[in-house]
Amino acid sequence: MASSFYPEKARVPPAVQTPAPPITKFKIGLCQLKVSADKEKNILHARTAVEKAAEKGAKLVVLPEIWNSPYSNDSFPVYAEDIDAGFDASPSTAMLSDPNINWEIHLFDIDIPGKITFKESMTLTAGETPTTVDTEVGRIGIGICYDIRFQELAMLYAARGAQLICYPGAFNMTTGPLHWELLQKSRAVDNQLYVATCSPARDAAAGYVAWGHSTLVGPFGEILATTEHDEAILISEIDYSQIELRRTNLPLEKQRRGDLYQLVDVQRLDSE
Ligand SMILES: NC(=O)CC(=O)C(=O)O
Repeated sequence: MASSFYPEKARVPPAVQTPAPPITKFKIGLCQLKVSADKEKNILHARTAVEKAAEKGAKLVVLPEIWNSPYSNDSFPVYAEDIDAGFDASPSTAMLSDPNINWEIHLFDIDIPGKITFKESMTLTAGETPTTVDTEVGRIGIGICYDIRFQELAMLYAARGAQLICYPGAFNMTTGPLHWELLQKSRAVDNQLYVATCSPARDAAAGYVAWGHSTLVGPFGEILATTEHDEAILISEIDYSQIELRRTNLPLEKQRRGDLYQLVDVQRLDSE
């Protein structure tokens, strides 16, 4: 009987083979920052942290989710910036100078009575575009916080050739202890790539208390760097040869059953 096992058909369109980036071994900085109600102070604080991480050799620096504003539905509209109106109207964007702006694709609406109720959909609009950016240090997939729960997005980034997925994120005291590390390791192991997360530092007096624990996970699920909940600048090394090694050790890509299930990248399909 003819085999219906076509692993190359497990991704539609097929996976992209990315050329090696100019730099394949480098230091990453994860800046777990305290965020206050003072926006100007937050911007200065973030700038100083980026500079410190760069001084320590980081070629890529990750800031927390919502690093310029308290994490609350009351604050989001007040601290929001009109990026299209130029740098005067968007000081946070100006500080980052030439950023690829990325919006959370999946909005965080949670209701665990007595523990946590939060509805980002009250004030935020979901992003529409999965985003990868090509940099000197490789192709990077971007997800924001809640996006880490959606394996399909990470699979899609892996199929687009991402070597690293960065998730700025502010998990909370209910889900953080159980899910934060688990999700990071899962995304890394399932896709055999690096996962970096960066949280705000914990402020126990805030309305929304962040879990902290910014982390770098390697393609075998190994934790390469992590921290507790206080402010910290983590510097750790990424070496893309580890991705190749792990994909050779465990060739999941070649073992996928395209005849039984498929990942469809709707955006790529539409543009081809
Ligand atoms: N804050 C988030 O967006 C997500 C989160 O805390 C969770 O998924 O749990």
